[in-house]
Amino acid sequence: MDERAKLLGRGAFGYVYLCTRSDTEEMVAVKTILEEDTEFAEDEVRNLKKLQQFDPDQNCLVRFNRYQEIQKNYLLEFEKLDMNVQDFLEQSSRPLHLSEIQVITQQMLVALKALKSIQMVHGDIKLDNIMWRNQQLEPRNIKLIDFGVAQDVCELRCGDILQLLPQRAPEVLLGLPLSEAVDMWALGSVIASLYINNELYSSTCELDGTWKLKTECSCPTGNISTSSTTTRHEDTQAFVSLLKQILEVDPRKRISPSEALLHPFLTLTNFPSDLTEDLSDNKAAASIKKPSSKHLLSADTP
Ligand SMILES: Nc1ncnc2c1ncn2[C@@H]1O[C@H](COP(=O)(O)OP(=O)(O)OP(=O)(O)O)[C@@H](O)[C@H]1O
Repeated sequence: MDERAKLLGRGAFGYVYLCTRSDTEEMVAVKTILEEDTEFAEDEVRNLKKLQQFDPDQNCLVRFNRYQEIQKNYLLEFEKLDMNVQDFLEQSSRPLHLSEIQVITQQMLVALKALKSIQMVHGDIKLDNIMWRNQQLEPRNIKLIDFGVAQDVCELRCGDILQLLPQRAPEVLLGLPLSEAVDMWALGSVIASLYINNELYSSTCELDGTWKLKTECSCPTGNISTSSTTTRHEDTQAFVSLLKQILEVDPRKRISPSEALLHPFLTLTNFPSDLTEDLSDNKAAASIKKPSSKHLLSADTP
């Protein structure tokens, strides 16, 4: 690989570089995983090979081309994507519209449906792992990346620790049996945070945070609001209705990706909230690094 290759991103396990294939001249993203993390690289390759049975574009999954092992260092080649949602929020300094959240939700449900069909758990659904292929030109084309900690459901054991704390499902926290439903919880946490533009909680107590997440999203009227004076439109109500079914504490009752794809929120074409939302007023709430509890709760939250 060219030593001057541009760095596209970095994570706990690897650096991702922009490279040009010598045979096709195609720009690709190459994730390098060094020797000390060989085990993770092997797991990721194993998972990515399983996913090659899917059409990556139809299933909202990053396209994995091939890999190379050089003295226990791994190079994994992917289609080049554009920007992850976390970086977009930081760079654009504006909250996402509900219509944009709808697209992300829909695309990620398609990806989770594919994973569920082969009993695979992603285990690390978060804003950094959701990427646009081309944010400007193809805002509706979104892909799930990073299968480094993905596992088959049958490999999961009670007490396994998966997911970062803000996205961690209650059954993980409680050491209960685990299933693909943990990814649905994580997606719920992600889209809720996009809506309120905050981490849902900043508690250091795991269960306290999960309790807050649940209560904030399950108040009887579904009154998550960005402002106490905001009129709640049908689109907001539909969003909250779906969110409540995703953030169902009991994983056996939690909505599945296929069921969620049929939810009315995903068929909406009009978004009055997008038009009436005063985004400039919301800018204060847009700082995703500075949670503000006033944007989490409505007055009638229990
Ligand atoms: N195909 C791609 N095209 C462009 N950029 C990418 C691509 N894949 C990953 N990236 C960038 O690199 C970052 C890290 O990638 P990835 O999540 O695969 O690494 P990781 O080491 O497994 O990360 P983590 O710390 O989340 O486990 C991503 O958040 C993204 O910004």
